[in-house]
Amino acid sequence: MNAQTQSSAPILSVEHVAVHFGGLVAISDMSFEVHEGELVSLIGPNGAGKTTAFNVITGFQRPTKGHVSFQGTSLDGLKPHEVTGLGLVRTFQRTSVFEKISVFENVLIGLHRRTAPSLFGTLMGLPGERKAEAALREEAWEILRLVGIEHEADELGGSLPYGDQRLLGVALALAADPRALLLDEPVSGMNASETGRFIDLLNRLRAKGTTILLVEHDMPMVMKISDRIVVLNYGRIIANGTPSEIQNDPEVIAAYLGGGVKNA
Ligand SMILES: Nc1ncnc2c1ncn2[C@@H]1O[C@H](COP(=O)(O)OP(=O)(O)OP(=O)(O)O)[C@@H](O)[C@H]1O
Repeated sequence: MNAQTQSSAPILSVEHVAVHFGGLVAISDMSFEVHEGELVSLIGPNGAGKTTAFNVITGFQRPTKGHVSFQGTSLDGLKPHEVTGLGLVRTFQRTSVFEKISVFENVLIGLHRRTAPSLFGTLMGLPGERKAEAALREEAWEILRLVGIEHEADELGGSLPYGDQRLLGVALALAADPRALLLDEPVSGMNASETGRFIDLLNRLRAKGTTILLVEHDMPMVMKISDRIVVLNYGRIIANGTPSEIQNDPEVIAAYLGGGVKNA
């Protein structure tokens, strides 16, 4: 992140968000910002409130208090698909690809959801629709190449190895044309080489200027790739800083039971 990015208006603002489940306070008073082009990681021990925070930001969970805005637009009361429509797109912990169709068709369906050419026009083979369809197919190839699974374009979604299914999940998110990507534990369950490929992908996305908010338990990865890290503990932000600031923060070290976030 450069100084210019830091001084720009935030693309995502979370202001004084609280979430109560009956008597349980999952998030107490959470405020943080993400700037354009930043990669920010949200970390914390199990049950700290990370997934709940993602759910609030993406419209899956109404906050008890507080507000979220994206590119200056309030997300209060918006449904998940409306949040996606504004360009704030998430992936899920569990893979959510279409298993019985090809990898290429998976991405094409994702693109069609965004800019569906009229079915009538497509069936009639109208020239404008044919052009639009050709452009979508080219875009699908671009996304597959970016994610690095173009060689598996003809495989069924459900037949891919686990790591590649998760990459396909990111391809589907990219098909929604995100201005910011929210990734929920993207490398959980991946082996070391799959995680390495995922880090390469994150670096390619950052090089394109994609803003990324990440929830992840893999601390070596978080420390390596994050511009900034927000640490939650018992629903409260206890630190917000660069990887080296976070690794040396006494409250963060204590929250991770003295082991330090480096090796958590
Ligand atoms: N729908 C719900 N109803 C009641 N309690 C919930 C609900 N969702 C989450 N919680 C509780 O809120 C707290 C925060 O949970 P959350 O899943 O957000 O934590 P997390 O940091 O994502 O944890 P993990 O790293 O284990 O995924 C936990 O105490 C959890 O049990």
